[in-house]
Amino acid sequence: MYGDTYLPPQPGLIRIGTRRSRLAVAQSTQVAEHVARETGRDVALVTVTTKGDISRAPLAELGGTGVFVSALREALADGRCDLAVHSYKDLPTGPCEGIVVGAVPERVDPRDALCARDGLSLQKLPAGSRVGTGSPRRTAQLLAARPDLEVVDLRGNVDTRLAFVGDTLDAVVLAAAGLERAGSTAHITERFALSAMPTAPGQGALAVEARGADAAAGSAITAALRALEHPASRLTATAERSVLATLEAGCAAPIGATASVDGDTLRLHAAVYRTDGAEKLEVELSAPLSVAAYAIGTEVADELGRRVAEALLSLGAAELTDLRAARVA
Ligand SMILES: NCc1[nH]cc(CCC(=O)O)c1CC(=O)O
Repeated sequence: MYGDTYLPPQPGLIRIGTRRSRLAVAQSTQVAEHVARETGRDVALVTVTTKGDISRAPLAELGGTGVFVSALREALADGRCDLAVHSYKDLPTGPCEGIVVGAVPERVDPRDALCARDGLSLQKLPAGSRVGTGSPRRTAQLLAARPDLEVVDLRGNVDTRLAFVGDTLDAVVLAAAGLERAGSTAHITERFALSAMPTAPGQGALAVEARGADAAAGSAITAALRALEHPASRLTATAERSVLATLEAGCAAPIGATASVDGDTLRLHAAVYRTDGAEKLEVELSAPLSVAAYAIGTEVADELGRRVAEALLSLGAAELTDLRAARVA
């Protein structure tokens, strides 16, 4: 599809599928280097073009949730690659037949970052400043903190968005993780505290997908997945995503969720916003992590996410905002 290169399977070679954006290639390269170092295998990147990368049509028209994901999953299912690297926050919450999240590598900074002209912070931006974001959650959080700002709708990859700063916009808000992976942290003028601005479920984490059969077998793929797996990162991302799944939320619903592992406690804070930032609902709950639960799986994290989501619903989350909003940000 779209002229992607085909690399046939070879014994001992692990082929890692990635989108072609600078950010995607940067994060997949880091995964590939980790796998090569830990397993001693040859590793190659296979780039896959997704509809979301080549079309200028509104993403909702392309199929909304998952436009960046489905082409990579097809490559994995068809045997054109052996692992596929996704930004976890871009992955739809539903299961995918025959494919599993085989590893969640160590998560990087989940915070949102302000990239403003002249080194300005959010509080120091002059009244009426124009701030770019395509995310309803970020819009609500910005307006809650600074109702005098003008939030301007913005799409495109990290470099495209940064290029607007100084000229047409006073600032943009981006994931610190993306800027870190792309080597662009010099643009960051402030990182927002997670307690005030919980971010997209899974932000800063990667999901490494594999064919279910490979993940189960004692193969080179299993060894690679084991080397990549970071249990605390899987737990926090799982708890956050369980909120989304329980709310049956679209990928652009104005919802923030932030989990952390604090000793043997898993904490989860989630907030649902009215898009104008004037109202929000928040819930924070925690669950004990027994050593056994930590080792065997993510049931505790799933359950904590469900409890937080149910608490949000009972407070009126579905009435406050459009939980089904599916425009990708
Ligand atoms: N919305 C698109 C998207 N998907 C993943 C990242 C990078 C951050 C991450 O890996 O979580 C970004 C850019 C952004 O939100 O600024």
